[in-house]
Amino acid sequence: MNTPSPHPRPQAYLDVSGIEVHYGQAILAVRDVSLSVGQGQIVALLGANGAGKSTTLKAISNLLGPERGAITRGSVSWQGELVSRLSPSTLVGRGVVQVLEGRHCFPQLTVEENLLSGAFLRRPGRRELAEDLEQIYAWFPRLKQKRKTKAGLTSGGEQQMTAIGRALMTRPRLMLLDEPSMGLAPIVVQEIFEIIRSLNNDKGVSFLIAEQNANLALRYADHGYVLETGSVAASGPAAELAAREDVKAYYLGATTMK
Ligand SMILES: Nc1ncnc2c1ncn2[C@@H]1O[C@H](COP(=O)(O)OP(=O)(O)OP(=O)(O)O)[C@@H](O)[C@H]1O
Repeated sequence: MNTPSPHPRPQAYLDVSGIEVHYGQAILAVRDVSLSVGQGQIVALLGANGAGKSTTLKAISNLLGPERGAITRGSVSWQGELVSRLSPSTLVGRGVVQVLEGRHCFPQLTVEENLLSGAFLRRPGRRELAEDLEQIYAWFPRLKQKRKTKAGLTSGGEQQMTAIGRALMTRPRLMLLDEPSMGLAPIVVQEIFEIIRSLNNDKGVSFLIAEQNANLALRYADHGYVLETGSVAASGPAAELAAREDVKAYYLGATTMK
C-alpha cells in the first residue's frame, strides 16, 4: 500500500533551464534563458523590443513551430515533466495556456462564441459550460454586456479580456500572457491587471507575464526577470528589481533605452 510521504517535496511548477532558441537555421533569438514560476506566483518577464520575451513564452508553450523556430539547447519542464515535445494542445490539457500578443480573438464570432471556443478541448457538459461562462462573466462584467457582440466590434480592452477569458475556459494552472497592456489606455490596463491579481488570489492561477511596461508589471508580480538580447540580465523579487538603480534607469520611468 502506498502511504503518503510525511514530507512531500515542494511541487516543481514551471522550470526553464538554459534555453537557446533559433528561428530557421540562422537567427539566434534567445541565447540563454533560465527562469522559474512557483505555484501561485505572478512572474514578470521584462525587456525592450526584441529582447526575446515573446520567443521565450512561445518556447514554453511549444508555439515556435509555425514560425520555424525551435529550442536548440536547454529544457522546459512543467510540474517535473519535460514538456518540449508535447503539442500545444496537450500542454493546454496539462494546464498551461498562452494568450498571444495582440489580443487574438475571432473577430467574426461573438464574445460569447469566442469564450466557448476556449472550452473546446475539454468538451465539458452543458451545465459545466454554463457555469464556466458565468464565472468568466463574474470576473469580466464588461464581457457579459457584450456577450452577443462580434468580438471585432468591441474595444481593444474588451478584446484583450475576451482573449484572457477564452484562455481561462481551458481551466489553466499557469497562464502565459504576452504584453497584455499593449495599445490599451492606462485605466483599462489597470482593470486587466486587477483581474489578474484576483484570478491569482482566488483561483490560484499562476502567471508569467511578458511586459514592456516594467513599472506596472512589477507592481503586481512577485518576481521578475529582465531580458536583454536573449539573455537574463537581472532577476529577483519584484520589489527589489523595482528599486535597483540600473533597472530603473533602463526600464522604469523612461520608455526608451539609452
Ligand atoms: N518569427 C520570427 N522569425 C525570425 N526572427 C524572429 C521571429 N520572431 C522574433 N524574431 C527575432 O527574435 C528576436 C526576439 O524577438 P521577440 O519577439 O521574442 O522579442 P520581444 O522581447 O518579445 O519583443 P517585442 O516586445 O517587440 O515583441 C528579435 O531579434 C526578433 O527580430
